[in-house]
Amino acid sequence: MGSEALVHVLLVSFPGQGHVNPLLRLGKRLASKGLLVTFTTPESIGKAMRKASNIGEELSPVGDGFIRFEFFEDGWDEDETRRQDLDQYLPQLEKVGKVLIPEMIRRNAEQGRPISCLINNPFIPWVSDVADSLGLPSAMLWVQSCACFTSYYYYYHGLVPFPSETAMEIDVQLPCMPLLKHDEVPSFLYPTTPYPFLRRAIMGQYKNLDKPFCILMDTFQELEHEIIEYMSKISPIKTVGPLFKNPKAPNATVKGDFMKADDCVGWLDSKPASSIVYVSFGSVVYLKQDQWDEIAYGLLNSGVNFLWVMKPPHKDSGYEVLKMPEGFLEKAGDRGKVVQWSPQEQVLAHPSVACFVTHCGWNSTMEALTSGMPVVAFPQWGDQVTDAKYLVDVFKVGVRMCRGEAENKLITRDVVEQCLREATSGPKAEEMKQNAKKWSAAAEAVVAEGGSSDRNIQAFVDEVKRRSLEVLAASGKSTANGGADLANKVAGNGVAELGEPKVNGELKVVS
Ligand SMILES: O=c1cc(-c2ccc(O)cc2)oc2cc(O[C@@H]3O[C@H](CO)[C@@H](O)[C@H](O)[C@H]3O)cc(O)c12
Ligand SMILES: O=c1ccn([C@@H]2O[C@H](COP(=O)(O)OP(=O)(O)O)[C@@H](O)[C@H]2O)c(=O)[nH]1
Repeated sequence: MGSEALVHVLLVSFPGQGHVNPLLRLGKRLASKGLLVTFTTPESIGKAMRKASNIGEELSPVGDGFIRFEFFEDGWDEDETRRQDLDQYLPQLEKVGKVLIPEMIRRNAEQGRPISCLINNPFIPWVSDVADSLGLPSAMLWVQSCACFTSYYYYYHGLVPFPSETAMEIDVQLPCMPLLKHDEVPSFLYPTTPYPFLRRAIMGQYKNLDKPFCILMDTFQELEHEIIEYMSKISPIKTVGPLFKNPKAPNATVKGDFMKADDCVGWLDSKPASSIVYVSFGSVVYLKQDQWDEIAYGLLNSGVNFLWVMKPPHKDSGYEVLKMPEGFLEKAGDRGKVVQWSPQEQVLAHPSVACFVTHCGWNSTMEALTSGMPVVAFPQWGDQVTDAKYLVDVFKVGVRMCRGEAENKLITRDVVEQCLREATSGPKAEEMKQNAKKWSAAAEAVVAEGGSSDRNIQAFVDEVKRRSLEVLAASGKSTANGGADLANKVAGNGVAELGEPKVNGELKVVS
């Protein structure tokens, strides 16, 4: 079957690594079920993705379908520093996206690939407005846990008291969730958060929550059973995680890394089973030098092997470039390896790795659980503090190393060493490993054919197909020229476009 005959969905991503990864993984899952998927995000990131990963101009086959990429200009110069300021960048993305995404949709229709559905991730809620204005259905991929989704939902609607300026230290009880201590609530909701722009970015999504016909989530039934059931009654959520498992297309090589991963698999291979601690704080968190030093000494003193990701800070982030303590690399010798970016999925699946010191971003959390990997939780902000609570107290696969940036406490080398020992040897380590394996097995089962996440993806694909017929029917013509009809509709009003007399005289329709 040619790709032209497939139902076509457009995925629009916020240009952050923690957003691109899950949306691209969703794209691969949808493609493997026989859809044509176009993935788009601003060209600033498109450029990095093309350089770091194997994505080209052409269509990549994935399972029964295909995935392709198109990028759009965000209207700013390549070296514009305002991209680091979300309060400026998000409105800019909205302004240009509202023009360029409809143009992209029209171009695709003209080329015989009419788009039937738009899917976005948080921070760019206007994508649903674009869909609405074109008479297209839209869906949203929530890229955090259902527990965090619920916390933000209750905050947005003012359903329970959250920490406030007058009552900073109140705990929060939400239905079907453990009591969250004041510092376990997603930290963008604290009155004192240094990132109010991230709270605004998330709340923007809630303002538009009635627009998408479906909210897909990268979590799964067993993992957050009660809260998923509860929220399903309030919101049209469908769990489709863990998205990074795709049993129908396990060999699909399309990836969305912004940086080329350093080669470290050979080094992992050379080490004994369960002997390495993997340390990474994701793509955005950046620690202070004194904390970095304590972690370095903790790693040295604990005697473990380690693979440590030390990513360079973004040039406009204002962060100082971190340094390893004097003599650290020499002392570590072949016991340790430091990289700028790792192939994390492969690392977490490697038998030499014993545990993961993580900032508890939701992608890292899902990847660890699905790989059967115990964690040492080192959350900093946002959903990370809530994820850490769940990893330690609910999923029972983790040791807690800190409570978050808001605590403003230096975690000393002794604490680091103690946590590493606890997570790698002795009864607690064994218990966590068993629990992690249980989650990994549950994750395999939900994505396998007939599992809950697989069924939800299939139901979503079926619904998109059903709605695509409606979209074509609404355009009033047969499916054969549906593409051209949509092209006209997207142009604003088809007549206006044709109404412009063309200079070359080919088309002179004046209404
Ligand atoms: O691209 C991003 C840029 C920024 C940012 C931009 C400017 C700043 O001064 C501080 C942060 O925050 C981000 C936060 C993000 O949150 C991350 O988003 C994941 C998915 O929601 C969570 O699970 C993780 O815990 C969380 O770190 C993701 C980003 O791409 C960004
Ligand atoms: O060295 C690294 C560090 C991170 N990641 C990936 O980057 C994403 C980070 O997302 P997460 O939600 O964990 O954190 P964020 O970067 O958004 O804070 C995850 O998919 C990781 O697998 C990676 O591939 N290599």
